[in-house]
Parts: sequence; structure tokens; C-alpha cells
Amino acid sequence: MKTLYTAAQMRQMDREAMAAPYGLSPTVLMENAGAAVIAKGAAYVGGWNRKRVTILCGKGNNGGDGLVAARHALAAGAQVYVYIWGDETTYSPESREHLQTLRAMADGKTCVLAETPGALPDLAMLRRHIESSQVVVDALVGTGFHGALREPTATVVRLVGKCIRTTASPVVLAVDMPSGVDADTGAVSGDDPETGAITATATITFGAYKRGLFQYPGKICAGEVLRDPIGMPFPVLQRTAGTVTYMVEAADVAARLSLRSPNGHKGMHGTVGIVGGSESMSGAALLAACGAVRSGAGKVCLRVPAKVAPACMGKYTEVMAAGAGTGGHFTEADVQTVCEEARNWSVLALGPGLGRYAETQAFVRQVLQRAALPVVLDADGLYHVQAAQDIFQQRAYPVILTPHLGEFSRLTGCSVAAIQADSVGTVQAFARSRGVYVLLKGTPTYIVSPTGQTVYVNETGNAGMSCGGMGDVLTGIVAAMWVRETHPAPAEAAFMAAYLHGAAGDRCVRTIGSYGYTPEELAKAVPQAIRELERQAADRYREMVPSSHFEDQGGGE
Ligand SMILES: NC(=O)C1=CN([C@@H]2O[C@H](COP(=O)(O)OP(=O)(O)OC[C@H]3O[C@@H](n4cnc5c(N)ncnc54)[C@H](OP(=O)(O)O)[C@@H]3O)[C@@H](O)[C@H]2O)[C@H](O)CC1
Ligand SMILES: [K+]
Repeated sequence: MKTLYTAAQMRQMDREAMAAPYGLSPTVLMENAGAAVIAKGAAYVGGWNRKRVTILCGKGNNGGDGLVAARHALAAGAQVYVYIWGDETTYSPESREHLQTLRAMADGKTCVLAETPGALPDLAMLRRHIESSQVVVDALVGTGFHGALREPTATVVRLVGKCIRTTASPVVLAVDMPSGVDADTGAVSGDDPETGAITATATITFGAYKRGLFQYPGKICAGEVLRDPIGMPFPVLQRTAGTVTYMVEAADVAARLSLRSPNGHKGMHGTVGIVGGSESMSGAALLAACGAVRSGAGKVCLRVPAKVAPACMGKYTEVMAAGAGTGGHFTEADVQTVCEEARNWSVLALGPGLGRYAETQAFVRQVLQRAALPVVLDADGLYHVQAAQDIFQQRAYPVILTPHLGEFSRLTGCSVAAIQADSVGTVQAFARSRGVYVLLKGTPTYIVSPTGQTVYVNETGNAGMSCGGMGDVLTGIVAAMWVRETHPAPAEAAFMAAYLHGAAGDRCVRTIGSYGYTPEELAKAVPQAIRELERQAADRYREMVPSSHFEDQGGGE
């Protein structure tokens, strides 16, 4: 997993690196940072020799990194135009030191240093320089950015954006963070990422990954993200104090998808009970059942209201579908039947297609109170508990809630915009206060446990998945992952499911098209996504074990 940090956590790491016993000097860290931009950026610019490079430097240490990068670009054969317009007395000592060195190198030809202390740079000249450059280095502002972009930086950011979109098409390398992107949330000032922040080809980030590089719209601005440890002591980079955010990667899911026991039986792979559906919506519950089957559940039982049952029977022959009660939607009268059946299930997925009938509210609440098994609560199931969230704390068995942004907004009473501005903080606070696991669907998806300390982020998936029914399939996958033979912890089951759901969607893009593939097709692609992960895990194993081992086993043919 990639560990993602906040700006405050990164600052703490900087302080630790500089303090005893390591005692690294800030000048050295800045030197390493600037050098890393040129070393890592070389692949994007096709080598620096004879390249014209515009370097925009802010007055903080991000700007200092830019000054160092200028010196390294010159050494690699580039011609540089360096812009800096802060008041030198406010620069850090290390930035001033690197500025002195660059001043001594400025010759007005290969090294043009445009210093306009306290005033906006000559925008006409800056525009000409950007338009004639093959590379722009953005060292305006990094992790120190907060609030909305202020002048004069805002004007320069807009100018860069305009030049890139209209005339020139230089490679843009962002130093640590694309300027204008909040390092903690990925937020960009204003609604338009194109004018509110630099949009980079690649971002070379220092020390550790920052969260905002992987959250929209910051993710778009960052382009490809490369990390350079810039010589920070390993124990400092390994620290995980406070909240830790992890980006889930293929290897993390592969490691938890252990091969099935060759002599296993269906009872070992869990029985998933799906309770959902109503006269107006039978498809959602069926899709959840399909998601569970395709994720390897040992048995899948589907319980729908009696009038919906004929439409569900035989749709998937492997699903044991049956009706409950007599009506077209669930009511209090069906609680007993469902709770008794649930005794034979390993997990209950409650909610898809239940409908928002007043009578169904009591059904959902009482099932949650009485059913003695883990529950995945989704869709209309979430709707019915909005005003009764103390139910979760009364339960002895864990609950995973799988809301999308709109549902989460209703559960928390926060606006969608407020959630997006601090997704991690909002999900953490909610999970802690309600004592639940939350899988907040979106781009990216967040998974948090009731302790709220560890946050998992999943970024598999694509825009083709934003259509009705995809969430229902995910509900089934979460339930099936949770009751696997290996019994993963709820948060692990949730992030495995989120990863596989997205990976299956990504497979559909490759085999069907960017969008227009159906939730059922996505569910059918889950076994292939699992297979792909198994293959990757096997390849890694082969790399680790000498080939002679496989020859001995007859595997070398
Ligand atoms: N990670 C590491 O180990 C190292 C990182 N380095 C680099 O240092 C920056 C962080 O440096 P810092 O000086 O703390 O902050 P920044 O340079 O990112 O930003 C501060 C300046 O930005 C101005 N600012 C802040 N918000 C805005 C805004 N909304 N609009 C315009 N300007 C803004 C701020 O101005 P003030 O007027 O508020 O003071 C500052 O001038 C990190 O990102 C790395 O690049 C080290 O070099 C090596 C070690
Ligand atoms: K920057």
C-alpha cells in the first residue's frame, strides 16, 4: 500500500529529519529536492540537453526547490528562464543561499533570472518565455498552500494554464504539489481546476505521498505522481503516527485473495443472504446477488417481497431466490421470517431496491436490531435508518455501510460540497460516532473502520461505472469478500471489494468500451479481475524463487 500523508504530517517528518539524532540540514533537503525534479523529470522531457525551461518560483521553500532545479537543469545542458518575485527578506535561509548561487550563474542568456521583488513579473515576457519553452517547472507553492489562490500567484497560474491550452504545449513538471492544490484534500480554489491550479504532466513529490495528489480534482492536476525520498531517514518515512491513509494496490488485494483449499466445500465460502427488492425495483437485489455469486460466495440466498419473487426466480439459477410475506414491499410482518432465515446465513446484505415505503422503515430497523449476523447496509436500507442511527451501537455484530455521496450527505447532514472538501475527516468522524465501518463510494472510494485511525483509499474504476446498478453489484461483492474462507476483517473485506469492483469495471473498458457496459457485465468480469491478481501474485512468487525450483517441480516446460 502507498501511505498518504497530510501536509502537517509531512512537516513533522521534515522536523524529525532535521532534528537530532539525524540532524539533516534544510539546505541539503532542498538540494536533494531540486535535484530530484531534474533527475526524475528527465524521462518526461526527453533529456534536458538544449531544452528551454521556464521555472516559476514562489517565495516559500517550494520556490527554493525551483532555484535548485534551475542549477541542475543548467548542468544538464538546458537554458533556463527563472522567475521569482517575492520579498527576499521573507525567504528561508536555505532559499536565500540557493538564490545567491543562481544569481552568480545568471548571464542573461543560458540562465535568465527575472527577479521582481514584491511586484508582478513582466507577464508579456513570461508569456513569450513559456511559449518558447519545452518545459515549465512549477515551484510556486507546495504543501504550504492554503485557502484560495491569491494574487499575484493566481495571475501567473492562469497565464500558464492559458499558454498550455492555446499556444504552447510544454511538459509541465510540478514540484512536490501542483500549485493551487490542497495537499490534504485535493481541493482547488474556484470550481475550475484549469484556472485554479497548475495542471501538470507529472508531479515529483518529496519524502512521502500527499493525500491531495490522489483526490479529485487534485489528482487531475498532478498528472503522473513520482515520489523521491530526497535522502530523508528511512525511520522517519516509516512513521505512522495519528491517522494513516493507505492507497490500496493490486498486491494488497492479491495477498488477501489466498487460493482456496483444494479440498474445501461450499460451506467454507460463506452463505450470503440478500434482502431487498420491491414491486418497483426487483433488479437491484438481483444485481447484488449476482455480485456475490461472481465473487465466489459459497451460497447466495435472495429474499424479496412475495409479489416480486416470480420476476426473480430462475434469473440466476445458482441463486436461491424466494419470496417473503404477501405484498410488493417488505413490512414489519416480514421481520420474523427474514430473521429466522438469517440464522443460516453468514452475512446479510440489506437494502438494494427496498423502496422508500413508510412500512418498510420498521422492517429495516427491526431486522437490524434482531438479526444476529454481520450486515452490509446499502441504498434504501440506509434511507430507512437516517433518523435512527443509534441502532448501530445497539448491535452486537458489525455493520458496513456502503453509501454514495448523496446517501452519505443524508446520513451525516453535511452537504456534498462539505464532504468533498474533507472526505477523510467526515468519514472518520461519522464512523467513530456511529461505531460502523463505512465504504464511501466515489472517486476515490474511502473505507474507514469505527476507530477511524486507518483510512483506505481505492482508486480502481472508471467513469463508465457511474450508472444505476453498479453500487448494487458492489454490495454483493462486499458481502462475499467478508465471508471468505480466510475471514478478512471488515475493513479489509470492504477495500478488497472496492478494488475488485473497480478492477472489473476497468476490464470492461478494455473488453467492451469506455461506457455502456452493464452492471451484470461488470459482475461477470470479477472472476477475471481475481484471476489477474492471482497471476500477478504468482509472477511475483516466481521472481522470488530460483527457476531451478520450478524445473525440479516439472514447472520449467
Ligand atoms: N518534504 C520535504 O521534506 C521538503 C520539502 N521542501 C519543499 O518545501 C515546501 C513547503 O515549503 P513551505 O515554505 O512550508 O511552503 P510553500 O513554499 O509550499 O508555500 C508557502 C508560500 O506559499 C504562499 N501561499 C500559501 N497559500 C497561498 C495562496 N492561497 N495563494 C498564494 N500564495 C500562497 C505563502 O504565502 P504567505 O503570504 O501565506 O506566506 C508562502 O509564501 C514543500 O512543498 C517542498 O516543495 C523542502 O525544500 C525540502 C524538504
Ligand atoms: K508547486
